[in-house]
Amino acid sequence: MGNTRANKRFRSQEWFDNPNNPGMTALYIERYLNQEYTREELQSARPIIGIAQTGSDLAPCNKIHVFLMDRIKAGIRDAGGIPMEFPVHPIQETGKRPTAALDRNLAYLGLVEVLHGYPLDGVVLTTGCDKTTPAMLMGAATVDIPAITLNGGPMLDGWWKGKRAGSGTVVWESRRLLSEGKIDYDEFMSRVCASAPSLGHCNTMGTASTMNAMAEALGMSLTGCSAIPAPFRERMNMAYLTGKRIVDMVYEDLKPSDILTREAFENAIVVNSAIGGSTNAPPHLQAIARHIGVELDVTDWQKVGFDVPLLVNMQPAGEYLGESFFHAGGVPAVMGELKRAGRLHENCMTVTGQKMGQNLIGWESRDHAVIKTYAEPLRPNAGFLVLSGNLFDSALMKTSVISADFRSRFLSDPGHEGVHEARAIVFEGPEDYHERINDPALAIDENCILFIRNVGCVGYPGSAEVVNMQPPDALLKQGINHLPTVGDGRQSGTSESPSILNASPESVVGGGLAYLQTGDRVRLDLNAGTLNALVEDAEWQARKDAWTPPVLECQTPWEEIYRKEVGQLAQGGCLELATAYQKTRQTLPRDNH
Ligand SMILES: CC(C)(O)[C@@H](O)C(=O)O
Repeated sequence: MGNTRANKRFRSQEWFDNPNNPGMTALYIERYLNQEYTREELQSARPIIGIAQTGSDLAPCNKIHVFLMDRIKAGIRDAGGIPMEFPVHPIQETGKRPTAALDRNLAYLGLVEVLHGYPLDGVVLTTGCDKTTPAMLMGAATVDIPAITLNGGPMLDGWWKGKRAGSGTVVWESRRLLSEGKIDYDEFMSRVCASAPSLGHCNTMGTASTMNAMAEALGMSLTGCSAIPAPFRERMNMAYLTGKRIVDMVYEDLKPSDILTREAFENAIVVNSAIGGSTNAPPHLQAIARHIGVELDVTDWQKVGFDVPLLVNMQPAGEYLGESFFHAGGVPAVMGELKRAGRLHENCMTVTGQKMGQNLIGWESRDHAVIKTYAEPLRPNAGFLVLSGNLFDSALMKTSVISADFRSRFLSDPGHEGVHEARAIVFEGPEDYHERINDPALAIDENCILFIRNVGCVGYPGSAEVVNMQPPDALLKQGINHLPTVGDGRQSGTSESPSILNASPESVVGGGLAYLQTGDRVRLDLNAGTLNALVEDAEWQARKDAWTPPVLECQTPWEEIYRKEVGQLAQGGCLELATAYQKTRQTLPRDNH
């Protein structure tokens, strides 16, 4: 990769310095002069760098970027570029109804239009909250101009009465205690609020930290970027360095398509297992892969990632939170351990301009309580199982979070380890679940599996994090904290629930879950990787024949557009038509007057 700055003509010059069309050049340039730019600099043949601002009052997980902006811009200026910040549609996982997942594809569309339609030569993608990272990477993949991610970093560690209180994880634990009557509402609220002590995204290995680790593992952020807590000075330094680096990337013409290869995605899958990452990573990585044009299949998560051990001792799979993870070396330390074990493709190009293997030289765990070695991990086989059967073509199970207690109760019948027959309890959505979970008529006992449907991409819409359903209060009081749960939605990356989720195709488009009834026997065989309703074929077919798709009410125009265009979680939950737009890469839009 050369680093010459000579004889470069950038795409922004087609706007600001096009001798073939002085009328348009003048029109484009004049209105940018009424703010911080001069005609001289806009016509100086220097790269113009967009900064996609995902932070706002509505997007608190990314709000830190409002304060990092000066450092990003300083880095761009010092490297000889010209920064232009622009807003991104807010995507706040904990704020947006009905789901932030619905808005991932909307923010993606908006980003594509900005990157394609404005005079930008490269872009800094600010990320943080769950969906912001895939939305930004999907957009950059479609347009394929030089791009680099900068996340805002996790919050500082939360503490409650001398114990770590991790984002999300403390909610699931405390709601159990509330249901059991062990704490009151005020204590419940105080415990949960204690988990958010500063600016930043989730301090657990939830979906936010997972997706930023994925960006780093893919080679799309500078080495060591993702784990730096939001308020640390290293975060400001990283913002500056990221701003500097994108300018060189533009001169080098180092694009997402040079970085996001099949091998890079395999590295990300391996890292996801080692960090105990979120079950939201598969649909997001699938979506990024499809937008860049790389073949990836949901079954690759098991093939490539299942036998990778859990190295990171961080909630929800472990004990610690983001500050300890950072001090132990963060993602490059994990990748350093994986590299030494021969589990990484070292030759993948990255935004540093170096191969991944070079980036990782000298990196290893600095604290073995938090990041284990490959030889002595927290547990073996930490990847996802990919199940199939008559209820769905594919669904995922995250095994790294399953407690010893749950394993012994459900998954270890002597001689039949991993096989479990149970009675199905079916809920039509979260409202139905909340209304009926404590209904004695359901007679839910420890030999039940809880199902939830109508909560996938088309059904919800957007696919909701509702599969991690809590057992009824009566079972909790007996000390049964978990039942297996199954659904066509997702679950929080911060949950330690033994769920089978992301079931595809979803019930509202005719997936097998649609035909299940409360009281059916189901058989879960983790060795064979199957979950089946034990219903006679003729009866199953009769239910299929009698089924009609539910009428789905849309509350906004975007919901209607989304429902028409979206695919299934196993395929990334993408706007299907958008995955074919590699064809417009490197093309210029027409003039607007
Ligand atoms: C904690 C949340 C909101 O559920 C999400 O951020 C995740 O980790 O999946």
